Amino acid sequence: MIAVVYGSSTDNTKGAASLIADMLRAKTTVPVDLIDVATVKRDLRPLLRYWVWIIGCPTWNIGELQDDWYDAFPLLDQLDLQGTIVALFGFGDQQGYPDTFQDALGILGRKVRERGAMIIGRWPIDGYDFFHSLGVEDGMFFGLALDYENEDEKTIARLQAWVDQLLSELAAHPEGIVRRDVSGTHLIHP
Ligand SMILES: Cc1cc2nc3c(=O)[nH]c(=O)nc-3n(C[C@H](O)[C@H](O)[C@H](O)COP(=O)(O)O)c2cc1C
Repeated sequence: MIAVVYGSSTDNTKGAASLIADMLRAKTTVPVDLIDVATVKRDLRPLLRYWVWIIGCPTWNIGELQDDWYDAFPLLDQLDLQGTIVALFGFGDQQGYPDTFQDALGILGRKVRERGAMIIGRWPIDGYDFFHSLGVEDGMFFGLALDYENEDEKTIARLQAWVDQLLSELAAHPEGIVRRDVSGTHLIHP
């Protein structure tokens, strides 16, 4: 099972999360649940039943997590994410906040990796224009970087390409699928 877990203050991330869930449902037989992190931010343990987490978090308040993810963040330290596959996406404003563009991707990405998760869905920085980001490591974003303020016309194409990338990366990790779902390796149909 896949969880698309998002936090969103002005609904940009919420809309993208919904599109990602729809795209995954159209392309796989895996059940996909759409979860607002505000509904689980006092106890993240219900998320452990999902073998893939697709985390959506915009950067807010100059280099901070969105409010609900900010509240949930300390609880990640209580979770063992060995065997969990995590993909991240975020919204940011590269012209308005060029020194903290997409920092949330890196804050959450480093934390889930520290807890044992495997990260998929890294995204190239080519074509973006910013000075600094905690969301970048080894020349790649930790996940999909979206920008409503400056490049909203690119959002749909980026989402489609990223979802296809996720499905092919997931297909390359059948051991994760087998371990987490008795239905076996035929669940993913990229
Ligand atoms: C007060 C404020 C602070 C922000 N800080 C950042 C930031 O540090 N880095 C960034 O990339 N975007 C920043 N943004 C842009 C938001 O990430 C962007 O508006 C995003 O689309 C909001 O997503 P949401 O609608 O899902 O809450 C900021 C926006 C506001 C209004």
